[in-house]
Amino acid sequence: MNLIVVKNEAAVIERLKKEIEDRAEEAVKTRGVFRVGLSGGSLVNYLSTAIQSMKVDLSKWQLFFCDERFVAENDSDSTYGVYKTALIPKTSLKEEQFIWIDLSGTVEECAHDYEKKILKEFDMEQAVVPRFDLLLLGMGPDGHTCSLFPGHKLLEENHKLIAAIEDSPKPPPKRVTMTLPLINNASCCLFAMCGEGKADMVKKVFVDKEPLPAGLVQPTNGDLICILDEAAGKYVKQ
Ligand SMILES: O=C1O[C@H](COP(=O)(O)O)[C@@H](O)[C@H](O)[C@H]1O
Repeated sequence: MNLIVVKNEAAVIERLKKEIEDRAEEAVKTRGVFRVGLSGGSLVNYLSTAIQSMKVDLSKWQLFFCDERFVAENDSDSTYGVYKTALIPKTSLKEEQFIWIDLSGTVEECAHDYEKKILKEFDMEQAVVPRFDLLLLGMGPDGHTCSLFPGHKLLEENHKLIAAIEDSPKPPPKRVTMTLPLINNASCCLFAMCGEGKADMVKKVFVDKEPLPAGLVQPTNGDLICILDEAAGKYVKQ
């Protein structure tokens, strides 16, 4: 694992930008498309800032969601809704490039439908696990990542790539999330975190290696990168 501590949030964003640029360039050069999974929370701001000065061909990007809350798009909790207002207008990205989650059925139906959409975009049959070029991840103060929460049975899911959760301890309770088999098949899983509020959990997960959800992100054949500012990384020995 590559644990990187930089001075402050601006430096985290700069480092994040460089990592994304390199991986996007490589993916586009080899496959003509860059497939990236987005998280909600603080990541939206980091990416929206970083993307504005990136030297990349955004038309070759396909953007997926690592998780989504089961709320209307105009609800402030909607991850797609937030990206639509905070990211799209600042870039040349088009809405069609986002593989958004159709929330019109039950949360179970939504998860199933999103899994089918992902397999279709990767041109894959069921039972084959797609390989994202990059998953941009955050971590909550309880060690959750995506919508995978400590002690939840979804951590043991080994069949579905996308699952529904109806009892998220963090509101809103209903969500759709990537599961560990899909996450851990990515070429790169990248956490970006800032602020002292993350420091204790960063220590537990990435230094002491407690088996909390974010610590179960261990790409089987890919890179794991964690970019922290000095406050979030205060217990990390460099
Ligand atoms: O609920 C969620 O929280 C995590 C962490 O968010 P942050 O604001 O602490 O960065 C986020 O990664 C996930 O996508 C989201 O649904």
